[in-house]
Amino acid sequence: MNPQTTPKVALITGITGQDGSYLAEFLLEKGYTVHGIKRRASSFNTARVDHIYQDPHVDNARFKLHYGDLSDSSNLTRIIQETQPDEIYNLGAQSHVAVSFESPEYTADVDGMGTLRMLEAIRILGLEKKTRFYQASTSELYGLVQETPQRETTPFYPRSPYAVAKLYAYWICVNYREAYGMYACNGILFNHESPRRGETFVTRKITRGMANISQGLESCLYMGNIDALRDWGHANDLAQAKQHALLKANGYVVNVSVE
Ligand SMILES: C[C@H]1O[C@H](OP(=O)(O)OP(=O)(O)OC[C@H]2O[C@@H](n3cnc4c(=O)[nH]c(N)nc43)[C@H](O)[C@@H]2O)[C@@H](O)[C@@H](O)C1=O
Repeated sequence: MNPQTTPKVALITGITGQDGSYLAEFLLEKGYTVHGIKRRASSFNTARVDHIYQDPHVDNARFKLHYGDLSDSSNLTRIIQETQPDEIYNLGAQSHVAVSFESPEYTADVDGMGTLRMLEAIRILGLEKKTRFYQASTSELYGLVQETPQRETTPFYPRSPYAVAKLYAYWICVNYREAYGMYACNGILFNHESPRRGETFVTRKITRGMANISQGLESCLYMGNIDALRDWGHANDLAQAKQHALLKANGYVVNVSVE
């Protein structure tokens, strides 16, 4: 086959999440073959990607889901070996800041060590020169902000187990780039929302609460810190930013926000 017509192959961790689902749509539209890693659950957990699901028995299926977990290195290594991705987007995470205080060790394992496991798998399989790696870094790294606005050079000051785990992931990505010459980049994304946002995050908590109150199902909505300020990007726009960062940022770090 003419190499120019061979579709690029992407592997996405966290494909069943808000960001993974938008990125999968975006890459499929661009002609990629998209593989995603989903965790096993006894109830259905693929609602955000069901509309793009293709039965693997169909000829030329370009979308495939694999069971896996960021805490399982042999599983990750096997999936990367089987799929031979040109691009990996590491979006899988225990993504909830408040929950990270209740499950700090799990958060460190999945968000921090999980990133190391992916990078090690690429290295062990000898794919350093083929596979580009995008790490979902986060504005939570800035935590107690040291300057406003924040830039790529602003010092980090993480303020939650989630942010500390993501700090490890950020630096191990930098380290693998410098130590092994891998193409690994960090996209520092600020807050982003969509109708696919998880229902325990504040936007969906408010919209669900309002809907329930209007239906007479609840009488009151309890909020946490109502003085917090956040950027408000759309997750679909940021899907494009991720691919742009991976292809154009030459392996470095980019801040992405709408403000
Ligand atoms: C802020 C947040 O922003 C983005 O995430 P999102 O799309 O907005 O958040 P979400 O909760 O909708 O998706 C998280 C996904 O992740 C999966 N997930 C968890 N644990 C493992 C796990 O252990 N293995 C795999 N394969 N997937 C996992 C989990 O099943 C789900 O599909 C990322 O940058 C994210 O990195 C981030 O931190």
